[in-house]
Amino acid sequence: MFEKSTWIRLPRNVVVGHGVLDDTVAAVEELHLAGDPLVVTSPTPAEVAGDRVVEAFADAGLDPQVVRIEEATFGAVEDVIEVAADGDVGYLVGVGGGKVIDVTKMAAEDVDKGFVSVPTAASHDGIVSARASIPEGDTRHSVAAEPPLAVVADTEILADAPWELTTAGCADIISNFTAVRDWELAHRLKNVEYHEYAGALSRMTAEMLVENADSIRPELEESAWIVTKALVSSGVAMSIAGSSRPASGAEHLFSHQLDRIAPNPTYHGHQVGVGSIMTEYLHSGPKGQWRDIRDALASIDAPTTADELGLDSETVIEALTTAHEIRDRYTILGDGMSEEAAREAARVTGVI
Ligand SMILES: NC(=O)C1=CN([C@@H]2O[C@H](COP(=O)(O)OP(=O)(O)OC[C@H]3O[C@@H](n4cnc5c(N)ncnc54)[C@H](O)[C@@H]3O)[C@@H](O)[C@H]2O)C=CC1
Ligand SMILES: O=C(CO)COP(=O)(O)O
Ligand SMILES: [Zn+2]
Repeated sequence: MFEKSTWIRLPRNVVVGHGVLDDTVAAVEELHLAGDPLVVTSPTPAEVAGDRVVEAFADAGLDPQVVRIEEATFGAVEDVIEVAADGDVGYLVGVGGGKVIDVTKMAAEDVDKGFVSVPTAASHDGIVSARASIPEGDTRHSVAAEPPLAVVADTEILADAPWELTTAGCADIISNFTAVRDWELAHRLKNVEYHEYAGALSRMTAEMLVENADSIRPELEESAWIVTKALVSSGVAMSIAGSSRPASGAEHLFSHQLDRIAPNPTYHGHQVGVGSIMTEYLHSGPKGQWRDIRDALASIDAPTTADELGLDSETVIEALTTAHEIRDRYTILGDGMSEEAAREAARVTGVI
């Protein structure tokens, strides 16, 4: 008897465009949610968008509450849950970067209330996904979280954000090439469940972004539009898969490890991009497609070397040789790289 079942949880309203922040209240009203909003934000995103969103809810006759967070930690999630559990709070609105959005969707899942995603940077593909990524001690959890009921992505605000945030979003998408390779490998070697549609969508999203690289330029609002569409598409791939597998492989483990050990970790997207150059080398060898990944990253101004990430060689080697320990996710790193092999991979690809 056929007994499989699956839930694919996707947003109902995805609103992308110039000035759409002003449509936030309308996008929420259309969902017929009861109660008042809880707006979760952080200092800079509050200035560029959060305060305006709070004001718009108040003008609409609602009584919005606000929680400001600084980091994506379980402590921050608890702080949001405490306020979100209030009976008057009907739904949560995350206004900010990837960390704010992850904390908000995790808190929303916990209190079983709706979540609305208002990104202020096109820097990561968690805008739409039903996953949250939270570090804890030596590990990093990729947990199921409340997917957004609505996404409001104002390209005017996204284009105005520092250019590095947009190139980080591009690199997060380019890393899908190696994430899908790792997923296929884990399927072949460990019988990990693989979803053809999610894998194909994730890869196609990266291909289309690379094809459009010429149109991704600073201060060009169209760039924010192209990148946001790719981030939405990649998030949908994660929702179809019910896991972050389509968008997170060994290159992400490398970045998560850098977040733990590097003296000054930098943007998530930039770190996974450099990781992707090296893990592509591990997949396809010195004559393989790692140059294509490097060139794609370079074409949109994303870092391709340890230097450009502000890292020394030894931190790169340590992250590469210990990345497999961060979570139970089978990738090309297998049960770990030797120091010599890590040095060779980083050297041949020009990362160090
Ligand atoms: N849940 C998921 O599926 C995914 C989660 N992530 C997570 O997202 C996080 C990375 O997201 P990021 O946005 O790179 O980090 P982030 O949330 O730390 O934001 C980076 C910086 O940009 C600032 N910022 C945001 N909007 C701005 C604006 N308009 N103007 C000026 N500054 C602005 C923030 O205040 C912050 O200082 C990581 O924790 C990563 O693990 C990343 C991809 C997918
Ligand atoms: O960053 C992600 C996809 O781009 C997902 O994060 P995890 O690696 O924590 O699942
Ligand atoms: Zn990512």
